[in-house]
Amino acid sequence: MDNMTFVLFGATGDLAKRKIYPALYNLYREGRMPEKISVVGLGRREYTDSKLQSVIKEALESFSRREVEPSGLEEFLEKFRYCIFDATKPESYDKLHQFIKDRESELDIPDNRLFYLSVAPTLIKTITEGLHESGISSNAGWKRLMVEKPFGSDLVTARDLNKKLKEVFTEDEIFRIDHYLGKPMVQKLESLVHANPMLKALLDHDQISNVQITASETVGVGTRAAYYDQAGAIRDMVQNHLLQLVMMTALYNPDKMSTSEIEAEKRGIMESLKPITKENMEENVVRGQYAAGQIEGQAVPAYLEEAGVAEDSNNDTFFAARLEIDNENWRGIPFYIRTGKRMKKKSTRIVVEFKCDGDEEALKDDGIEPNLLIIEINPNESMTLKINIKNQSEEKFEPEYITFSNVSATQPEAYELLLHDAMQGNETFFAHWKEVELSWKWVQPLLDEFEKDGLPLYKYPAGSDGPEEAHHLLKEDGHQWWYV
Ligand SMILES: NC(=O)C1=CN([C@@H]2O[C@H](COP(=O)(O)OP(=O)(O)OC[C@H]3O[C@@H](n4cnc5c(N)ncnc54)[C@H](OP(=O)(O)O)[C@@H]3O)[C@@H](O)[C@H]2O)C=CC1
Ligand SMILES: O=C1O[C@H](COP(=O)(O)O)[C@@H](O)[C@H](O)[C@H]1O
Repeated sequence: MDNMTFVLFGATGDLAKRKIYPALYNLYREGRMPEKISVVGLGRREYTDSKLQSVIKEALESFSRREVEPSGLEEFLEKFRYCIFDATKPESYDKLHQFIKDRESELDIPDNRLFYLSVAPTLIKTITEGLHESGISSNAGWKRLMVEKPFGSDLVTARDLNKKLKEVFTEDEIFRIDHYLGKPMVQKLESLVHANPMLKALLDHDQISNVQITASETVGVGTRAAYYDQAGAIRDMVQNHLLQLVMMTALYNPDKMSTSEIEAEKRGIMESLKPITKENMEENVVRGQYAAGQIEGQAVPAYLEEAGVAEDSNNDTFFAARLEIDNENWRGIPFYIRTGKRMKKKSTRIVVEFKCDGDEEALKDDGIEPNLLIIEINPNESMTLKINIKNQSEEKFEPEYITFSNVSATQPEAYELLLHDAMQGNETFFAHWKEVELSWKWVQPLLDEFEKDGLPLYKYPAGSDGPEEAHHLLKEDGHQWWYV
């Protein structure tokens, strides 16, 4: 891997402490970092190098999946320097430029520069302009930009932001993070069929009844009401993570694909996704907001009682929808998606339900249930096949589960995989502009209707599976959400 400078905007922030420092540490421990790397942390706070290093050490102790070992820790921390920086002040960029160049000379490394913008979305354009105008991004070596979500807040703002970034960086220099694409199980989806030809037979589309994608959380809005009360589940989870999971699931191709082939396939899937219009929205979409309830035996407040949430907020904390991909592989097979906060269980999973063979009532009498392929992404990683086996008395069938589980403390986290990929310039598991744009395009009519309160907002008790209406969505088609 090339030696480089890693410039971290937002080095004093929450994401840096919880995800970025632990990810860098684990990469270091595994020998997956460049031999020489200068990490320059930025923020307005008046930290010194040693203050930043002690903040990083505390962050590792709190958040690293690996225990922090004294051996090597000093060497790791020594890579970090701190530069006081205010993104809104032009003079900050000249100072930063000199700072980066001095460290490059000191370490004798080429001017390859990776800029990670872990700051509020409102600062992204300003920083990109500043990098350009100061010449920081006019280096002779390579340059790359990593940007956090949210990427815009609707189709117009996303296009506008992208236009700005493209004035300074080319598409293959922009790494838009969607941390669901960094989840190890999601990364394995693309190669699963290629490596396991038996799945090719199993995933014969003629045999698939429907696909269900769930990302349920037990947490509430927490301390992020200022952002979340504007964003809602639709912008926070659906436009990015859920639609990326739809693309990755529908990426049916038994051959090994290159990054550009994956990108083209994913784009094709988004282009084939039937639009939800004002006219068919109510029959295909369920929007919800949590009421007070219980999570793991503890009483929790309603969304409207959470700190920072407007008392009359009509924001969605739950979203479910029926989707149709109108292409050769998936036509006629519904994809149901749902996500919600304060639900019964933390689980991100894909369930493929297979068609049953025979008369429905007779199958039911025999105890035969649909076969399922369950891909659990989070918090555990596993693949389960649900099959029917005759019980001891040989009279009735009972469901049995064959599970391949991959629970391991050494399993890398999403941010480790994504940082490693960006350091190597591999953009396979980043959100490409066309996908992002098409996702916003699909979501935009929903945003417009939500804005006008054009769709009912159903309440659901915290600790439940979401509003009843989300069950009706499947019942109408003769299906049900699977919980195994
Ligand atoms: N936290 C999370 O779990 C997640 C966060 N994200 C995204 O990551 C980004 C960062 O989030 P998070 O770390 O939580 O935010 P925080 O508010 O915790 O941190 C913001 C950072 O930006 C810096 N900053 C603010 N204003 C300026 C400025 N004018 N000039 C220079 N630096 C500035 C702050 O440093 P200082 O105060 O020292 O100036 C701080 O380091 C956001 O885009 C967020 O949406 C995405 C997914 C999850
Ligand atoms: O991006 C986000 O994701 C988290 C859920 O991520 P997970 O890895 O725990 O499944 C969500 O809580 C947050 O609201 C959202 O911004």
